[in-house]
Amino acid sequence: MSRSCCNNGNSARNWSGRNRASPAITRASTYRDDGTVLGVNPGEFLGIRNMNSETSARVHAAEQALSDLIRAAEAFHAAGVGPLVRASEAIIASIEAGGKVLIFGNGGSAAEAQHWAAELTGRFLRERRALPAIALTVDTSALTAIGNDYGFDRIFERQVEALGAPGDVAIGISTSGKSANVIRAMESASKAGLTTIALAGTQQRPELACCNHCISFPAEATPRIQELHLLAIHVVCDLVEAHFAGVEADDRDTNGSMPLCNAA
Ligand SMILES: O=C(CO)[C@@H](O)[C@H](O)[C@H](O)[C@H](O)COP(=O)(O)O
Ligand SMILES: [Zn+2]
Repeated sequence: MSRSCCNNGNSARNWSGRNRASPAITRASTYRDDGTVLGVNPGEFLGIRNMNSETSARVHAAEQALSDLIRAAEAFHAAGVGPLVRASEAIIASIEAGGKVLIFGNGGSAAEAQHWAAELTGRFLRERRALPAIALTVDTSALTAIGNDYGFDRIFERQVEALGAPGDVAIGISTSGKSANVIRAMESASKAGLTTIALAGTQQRPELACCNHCISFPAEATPRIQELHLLAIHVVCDLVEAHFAGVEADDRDTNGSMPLCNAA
């Protein structure tokens, strides 16, 4: 898109050009899409006419968030995708054997638990059979009753006791790795013979660290960890779904798109 047709810096970006790779994030406010150096107004590239100090601080904060995420994703990539593949194989094995997946977390991680369960029961990108997954964050009657009668620390544990069976998979998501309700549920799941998968950040309590699959993500800030969790969830969904769709995970066209993509 030509810059002249739009004042919005977002739509002026050419993602296939020089601003695509991570080092360009720091240069984004210095170069035009064609690579020529911007002149007087450092906000020109972003479509910002008056770059006062407050706006400049916003630009800095936004660029910092993007570069932090890219750096963390690169570090996770460099450490290898083995944990994601092993987690997906544990989920596949459980479902193949008639098991189900229970997923839980707090706040943004509650949203991801629901997101993940929805992609298994509905679909991610391909047609295949419905896969059994339950987010333990959605039943407000159970959450309030258990929280009120037994305490907030037991809201997931009690549901795992009620719904979990040996061979099922329990997935606890915690960016701090120390939320008591997630830890208690994982301990209970482990005792009951469920396979346990934890998504954490750089740190986690020993109870989470000794899950069957404890996947750590190399970021410090909660939102960056959450963003990496979402990436991991999508990758695992892709691998699980590929199995049940009878399609190999790498069976994509040369553009990297999926064989079937949200078609009605
Ligand atoms: O989404 C966010 C922050 O990005 C918050 O809602 C966040 O999820 C909440 O503070 C959670 O209580 C954090 O719990 P945890 O990830 O440490 O287990
Ligand atoms: Zn959040």
